[in-house]
Amino acid sequence: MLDLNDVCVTFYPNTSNERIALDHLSFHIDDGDFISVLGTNGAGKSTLLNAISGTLECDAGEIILDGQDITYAPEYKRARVIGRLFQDPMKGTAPHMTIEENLGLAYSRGKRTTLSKAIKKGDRKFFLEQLASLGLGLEERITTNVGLLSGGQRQALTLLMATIVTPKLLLLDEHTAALDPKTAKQVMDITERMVKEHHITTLMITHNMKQALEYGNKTIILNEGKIVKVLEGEERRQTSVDDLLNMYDFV
Ligand SMILES: Nc1ncnc2c1ncn2[C@@H]1O[C@H](COP(=O)(O)OP(=O)(O)OP(=O)(O)O)[C@@H](O)[C@H]1O
Repeated sequence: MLDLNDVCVTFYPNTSNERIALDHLSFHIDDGDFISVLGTNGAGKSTLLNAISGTLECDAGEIILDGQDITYAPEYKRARVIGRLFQDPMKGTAPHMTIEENLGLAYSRGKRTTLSKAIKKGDRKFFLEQLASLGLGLEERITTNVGLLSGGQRQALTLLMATIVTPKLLLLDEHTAALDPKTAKQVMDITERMVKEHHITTLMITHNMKQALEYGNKTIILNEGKIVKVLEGEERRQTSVDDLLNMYDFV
C-alpha cells in the first residue's frame, strides 16, 4: 500500500548544524494497517509524516503510494488522497467559516469548485448524518463558526473533514495530545471507528504508550531517523507499557 525505500532527509547538510532526520528509512505498510508511531523527541516522527505528505522533499529514496511513485509529487496533489491531522486543533479548519462550509470544502476536495457550489442541496442532510455520528451534538450547530468550537469538537470535525472523502492514507500527528484525557479518549474512539468503517490505512504519532498499544494493529519505534522496532501480532499483544519503556532505554 505504502512503501518507503531508503528515504533520507537531512537538514542543513554539510554544515555544523547538520541534522539527519531520516536515515535510509525503509518500511512497507499494508493496506488497512493502523500503525502507531513512537520515538523520543527528535527521532524523526514528524519528518516522516512531512516526507509522506509532501510538506518537505526527501533528499534520496522513494515513496510509493498504491503503486504510484509520489516522491516528487507536490503537496496539494497528495492532499487529495492523504488526510492529515495535527496536535493543534486550530490547524486544518477555517475558523471564520461555519461547520457546514468547512465540510463543503472538504467534501469537494480535489474538484474545481467555488464554495457556493461546494454545498449542494442534498449535502446538508449527509453532513447532518455525519456530524450526528460523532456523538458530540455538532449536528445542532451546523451554522456555527468553527472558531467557536472547543478543541475536542474541532479535532473531531477535522477528522470528519479528513475522511469525508475516504483518503488512501490518514496521517495523525499527536492529534489528541492537546486534549484533556476524557476528550482525548472520545476523539480516539471516533478515530478508531472511522478508520475501521472506511478501512483507512493510518499512521498515528503519539507519545502516549498506552494509546500506542491500545489502538491499531502495529507499533513502530523510531530512533535517530531509523525504525528500530516493529511490534505486531502476538508480540505486540504481550507487550506492556513498561516493556515499551524498557525498549526506549535500549534506543
Ligand atoms: N525544519 C527543520 N529544520 C531543521 N531541523 C529540523 C527541522 N525539522 C526537524 N528538524 C530536526 O530533525 C530531527 C527530527 O525532528 P522531528 O521533528 O521529525 O522529530 P520528532 O520525532 O517528530 O520529535 P518530537 O517528538 O519532538 O515532535 C530533529 O533533530 C530536529 O531538530
